[in-house]
Amino acid sequence: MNIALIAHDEMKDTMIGFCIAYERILKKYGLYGTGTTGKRIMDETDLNVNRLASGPLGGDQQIGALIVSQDIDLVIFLRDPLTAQAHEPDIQALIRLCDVYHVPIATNLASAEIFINALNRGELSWREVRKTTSQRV
Ligand SMILES: O=C(CO)COP(=O)(O)O
Repeated sequence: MNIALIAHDEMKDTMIGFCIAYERILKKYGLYGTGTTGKRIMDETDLNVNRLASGPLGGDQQIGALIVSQDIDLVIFLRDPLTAQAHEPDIQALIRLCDVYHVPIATNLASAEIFINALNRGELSWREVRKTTSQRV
C-alpha cells in the first residue's frame, strides 16, 4: 500500500511533525510526495519518499495519475485553507479523483491522524480487495 504526502507551504511544519510522530507506521508503506514536501520529509526524517514535481508545477496532477493507476491507497494532503493557490484547479482535480477511485483523503491534521491509525489497524485493507476486483473489469 502506498501513501501520498502533500502539504502547502504554511502546513509543511505540521506535515514534518506528523511524519516524525508516525514515522514508525509510515516506514511500512511506499511513500510518494510532491517536490518540496517530499524533500523536507526526507531531509528531516528517516523516511524515503518518491518525489514528484512540486505542486504548482504539476505534482498534484502526477499524484492524480497514480490514483488513476490504483497506485495510491491513502492521501494525506495538508491544505492551507487561508491562502489562495495558483494551481487550485489541480488541487480540486486531485480531490475529485480521490472520490472517483474511493481513495481516502485527509486534508487536515485531525483527519490525517484518524486515517493513519486506521491504516495501522488494517482498516484500509479493503483497498487491496478493491484493486484486485477493479483489475478484473
Ligand atoms: O502545492 C502543493 C500541493 O498543492 C505542494 O507542493 P510542494 O510539496 O512542492 O510544495
